[in-house]
Amino acid sequence: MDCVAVVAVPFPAQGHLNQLLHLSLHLATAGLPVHYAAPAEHVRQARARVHGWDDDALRRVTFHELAISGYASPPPDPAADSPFPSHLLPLWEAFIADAPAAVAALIRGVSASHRRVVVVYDIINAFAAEEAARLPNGEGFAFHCTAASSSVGHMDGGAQLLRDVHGLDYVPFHNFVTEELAEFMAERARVRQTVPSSAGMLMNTSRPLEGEFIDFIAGQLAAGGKKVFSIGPVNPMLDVSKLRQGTAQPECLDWLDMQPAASVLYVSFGSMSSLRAEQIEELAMALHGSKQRFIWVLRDADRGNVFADDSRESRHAKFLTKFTKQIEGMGLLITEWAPQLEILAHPSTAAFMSHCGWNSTMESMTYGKPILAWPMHSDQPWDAELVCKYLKVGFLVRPYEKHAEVIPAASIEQMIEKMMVSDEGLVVRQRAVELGEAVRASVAAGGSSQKDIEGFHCSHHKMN
Ligand SMILES: O=c1ccn([C@@H]2O[C@H](COP(=O)(O)OP(=O)(O)O[C@H]3O[C@H](CO)[C@@H](O)[C@H](O)[C@H]3O)[C@@H](O)[C@H]2O)c(=O)[nH]1
Repeated sequence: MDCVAVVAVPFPAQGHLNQLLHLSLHLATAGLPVHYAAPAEHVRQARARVHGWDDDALRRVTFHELAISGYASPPPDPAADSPFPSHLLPLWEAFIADAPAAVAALIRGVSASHRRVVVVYDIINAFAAEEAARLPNGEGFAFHCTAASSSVGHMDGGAQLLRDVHGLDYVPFHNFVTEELAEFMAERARVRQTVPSSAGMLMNTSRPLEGEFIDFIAGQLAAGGKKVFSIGPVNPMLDVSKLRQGTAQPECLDWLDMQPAASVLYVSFGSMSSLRAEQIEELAMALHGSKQRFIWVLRDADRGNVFADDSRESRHAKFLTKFTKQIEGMGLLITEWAPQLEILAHPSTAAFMSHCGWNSTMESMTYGKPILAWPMHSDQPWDAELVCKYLKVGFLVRPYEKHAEVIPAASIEQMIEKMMVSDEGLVVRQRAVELGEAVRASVAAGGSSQKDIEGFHCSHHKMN
């Protein structure tokens, strides 16, 4: 009988699938048997889009396809009143209804052939903690996919720490999603059960970014006998000079190779946001007008099933042709999935205009790139606050409160210039470089995140 096995149960959305896949790959390459379980199309999506790992690492993880009912997978509506991607709810409803039985069967099987089973589940998936708690030889760890500080605000004394001690503008997450989503989280996903049912929490954050907030959460959870491990960034540490040696690389990386050091602005809004047509026009004018080099990833939010047949021409196709002609080598417009990790790790990249999803934020901090923050929904307004006001490695392009307005090209251009050419921008860029060094050191030998991942590992080996 094998000793300890890990079962990872992500939530089906790119920003969540991605983090638990990175963690699974770290644990599997360290020698643990790791199982990763998601609906079939989400297993395929996570594998197809992962960056920074080779096929050999992927072969070490055992993938399981969870059977869930069919669900509607409509395209997003960029003109909707709320910027929250409500078109994903049919998938999430189907997942939360059907995944519990499929996960229960999987972990019972793993439990029968191992001394212990550790279920690491997305913090939204309270059901996985409950299933793990039913095993005679298992336990569940909640995986916290967002900033530690994003959870501090709703803990006892947390809002005071953020507001009174640090002068940060803490507004609960519910203000930045739809009522429908808030109800889904509370009633069907039952996220309030997630920590009480767990043995503790793993957080994708790092002490140089959020040390005091990590301590705050650890203190609160210790009172209930729960352990906290802060193990981020889970994204791999890339050395672009050694990547893809001798192999073909995407065109945008060839282009980056030809640009001067720290001269390119990278622009992307993650996998769950869509810009209105008028906003796309203004952003294009700003990028063109700023005379700065740039890579802009122009995509709409994912559908529930990213492989669903979509025979309609992308609404960005015509724009791609027109704009590419206009910019004549000063920039690149990408409408496909872009190799974001490699772009951020590249020495030609200077800064990131981002919606501040937590993956993008951590990836940018990892590689010492400051952020022009343009939060769209969910935890992103908080991440923008953390980056701009607490860490002081970014400027706010537009506060969430203005989400219904089209931000004119002139205001965007002003912010681009502030970051790319002003003295104030230089200070922020330098601070981001230093923070990046500290973040990378936290996952190197002897670093705080490295010690926590070893602590997590050892706490289970001792149970044999
Ligand atoms: O062309 C692309 C577009 C995105 N990415 C990657 O996709 C991920 C996107 O994740 P994130 O930046 O967190 O944005 P979202 O996709 O919007 O993530 C959702 O999930 C996050 C984690 O819970 C939350 O913080 C966000 O608010 C929520 O919208 C990142 O790893 C990017 O590197 C690419 O590699 N290429």
